[in-house]
Amino acid sequence: MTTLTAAQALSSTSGTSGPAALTGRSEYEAALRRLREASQAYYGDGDSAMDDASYDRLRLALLAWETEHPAEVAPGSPTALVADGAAPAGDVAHTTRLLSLDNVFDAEGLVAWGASVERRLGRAPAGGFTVEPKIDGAAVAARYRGGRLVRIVTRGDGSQGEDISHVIGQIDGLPERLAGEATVEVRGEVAFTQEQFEVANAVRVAHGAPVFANPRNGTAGTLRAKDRPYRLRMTFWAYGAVELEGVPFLPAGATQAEALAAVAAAGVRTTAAAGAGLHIVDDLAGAQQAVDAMAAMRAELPVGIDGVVIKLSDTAEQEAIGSGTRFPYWAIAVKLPAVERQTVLEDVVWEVGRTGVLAPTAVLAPVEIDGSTVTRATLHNPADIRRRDLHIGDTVTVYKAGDIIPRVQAAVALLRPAGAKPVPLPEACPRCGGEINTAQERWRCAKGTSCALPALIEYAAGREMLDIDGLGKTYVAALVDSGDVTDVADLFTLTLEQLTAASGSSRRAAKLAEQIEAAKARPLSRVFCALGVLGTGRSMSRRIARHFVTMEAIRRADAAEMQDVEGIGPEKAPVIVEQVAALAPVIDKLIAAGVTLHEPETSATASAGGPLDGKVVVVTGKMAGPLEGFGRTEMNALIEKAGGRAGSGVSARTSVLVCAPSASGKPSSKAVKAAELGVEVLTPEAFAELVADYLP
Ligand SMILES: NC(=O)c1ccc[n+]([C@@H]2O[C@H](COP(=O)([O-])OP(=O)(O)OC[C@H]3O[C@@H](n4cnc5c(N)ncnc54)[C@H](O)[C@@H]3O)[C@@H](O)[C@H]2O)c1
Ligand SMILES: [Zn+2]
Repeated sequence: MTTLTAAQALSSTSGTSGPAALTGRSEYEAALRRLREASQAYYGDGDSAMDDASYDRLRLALLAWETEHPAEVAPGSPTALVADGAAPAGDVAHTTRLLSLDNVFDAEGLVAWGASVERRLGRAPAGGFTVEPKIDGAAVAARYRGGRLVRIVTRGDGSQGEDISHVIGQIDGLPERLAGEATVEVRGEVAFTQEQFEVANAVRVAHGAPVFANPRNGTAGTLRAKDRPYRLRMTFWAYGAVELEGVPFLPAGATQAEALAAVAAAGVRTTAAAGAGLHIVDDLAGAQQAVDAMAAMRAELPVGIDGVVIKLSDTAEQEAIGSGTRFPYWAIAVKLPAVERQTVLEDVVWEVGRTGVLAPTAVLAPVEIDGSTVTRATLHNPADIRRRDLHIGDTVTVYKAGDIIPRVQAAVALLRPAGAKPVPLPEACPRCGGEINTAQERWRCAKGTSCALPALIEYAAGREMLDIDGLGKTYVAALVDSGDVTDVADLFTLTLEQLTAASGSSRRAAKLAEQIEAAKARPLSRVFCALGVLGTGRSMSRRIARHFVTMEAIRRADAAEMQDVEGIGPEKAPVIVEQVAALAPVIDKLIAAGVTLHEPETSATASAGGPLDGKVVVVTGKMAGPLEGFGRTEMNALIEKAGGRAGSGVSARTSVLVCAPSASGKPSSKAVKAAELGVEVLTPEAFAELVADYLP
């Protein structure tokens, strides 16, 4: 029934919370109850007490137990049913059953599926595989008669679905008329694109309705809603076509890709047009490559995907293999890590931005999402916090994908602790204690820019930054009050008259002018630090300046490149990039004033002329040989000593990848990327030889 062993089931979702292996019948039954409860809530009003990752883990534990105790499987166990038997069935019979998909979570799982295919077919499949994105929405069947869209039906329990024809005309990619007169049922996924989701939530808010917890919940609710005073646009992507009323549609023997092409030619959007492409591959190694490629594109796609689907290309082979009660045996979904998890909102802190805007940040109980631990997430503004009805102590859904800054979507009302209080809003400016201007949705300090300015200028003039010795608190206050200094760059264009007015003496003014002139020659690390970019103190500014060498290079860096700087992770990188972009006018003024925006080579511990001079080195896997036991910190220090820079991800800028051959013989994803980009790959032993002079 399943291609998973118990051990695989429990190891494959590492990083997600949930039960460990079920140890006995009563645990099994308790887990069954929890699963049923969650799925009923999920397919009912969508407000489940479990996030998908935890739910999937619970399901896997159940499956693993059932696989090992086939005689004790509960009658009607949800694990064998489409939608776990919890979706409303409706009264429209499907033409042929509309099934779910079996899941695997990694390359090993895909190989195991390949073995099950060969076993069922009695030989290796000859027609190859088709690889499509797995759109994260709701499955529907759309029936066209004579080229006209006549009915849309939900998946339901797989045999019967609900008639949702009231949404005809609301779905992009599913036209009311086809290009020709075809009679056919197209099957596919309806979802909000990211853009449609933003619009949908804005419309909801305008109508006083709560925002959707996520695009998939929103889609399911919108498809079933009949009496809303507003309509929301969604999008359809077909992944198959079946014959309707005996009228032939596809040529005999059409492959999966040909079927999709025929659907597209008729005017319906298919999964091939979801931005991730459609790959036709000979074998599972090729399929795995396509999976990796789609996974890498995930954050940029116009619609959310939660996996990649691999199907036998040849329809005769599909038929030969057939289907189970829940899913076809000829297709498999490789699930991608969840981009949405539930965690607890512990606090909300307020920071005052450069322009005086009060920005709330959610402090969260640490949770792993999409490969990194998230502890903070953005919130928009007070009105938005109230709209989402967030309370301190709420369990909230948090969304993060790729480089996107994590954001809080919604509270799970079901899990609100008794006595929880709505998130408190500030009554005074958290920085200067002054009045708050609440006229707009984004609250600001009534002092605006000047709330932050005196502190920022004093900081910039400090010893470790621009080192303008005579510029103390009183003069700074005078310069800010007179409006002569509106940002750090203005310091460099002050006239003697302005300085005299501020300091009260032409002699002091001349001295200040001299110091300001000298400050123009400070190295980039200090000037950058003086800009006061959040999260970049002195040592971080030094690392950034050494890494990029010029201000131009810092400005050009995207979030991925920013992460190459030691100590900057996926949470911080986009924030820094965004702030640097916002500082563009100030940086332009610095350039115009002739300030040094360059980092001299001398400051680094790096030895010029070392074997890694100018090279970016990425390290992965366990070190061996002379480097045995070297952790990340030791390796980074070694690389810097030998003149190189340590990077975190393999990119076109990487010069060398140090990589131990994996125990399983399967290359790591970094090694694959390096091979694709033509980056030099060295074993730890070869690398140790290269930097032998620098080994401790
Ligand atoms: N949080 C909860 O309490 C809770 C409860 C129940 C279910 N769930 C979640 O719902 C999901 C299970 O739902 P499911 O049965 O729809 O399975 P699924 O979402 O894992 O996959 C099956 C579906 O994928 C869709 N699909 C998208 N792209 C496709 C493509 N290119 N080709 C073929 N099919 C494609 C089809 O609609 C198909 O029915 C799980 O992710 C689970 O976590 C969560
Ligand atoms: Zn203030």
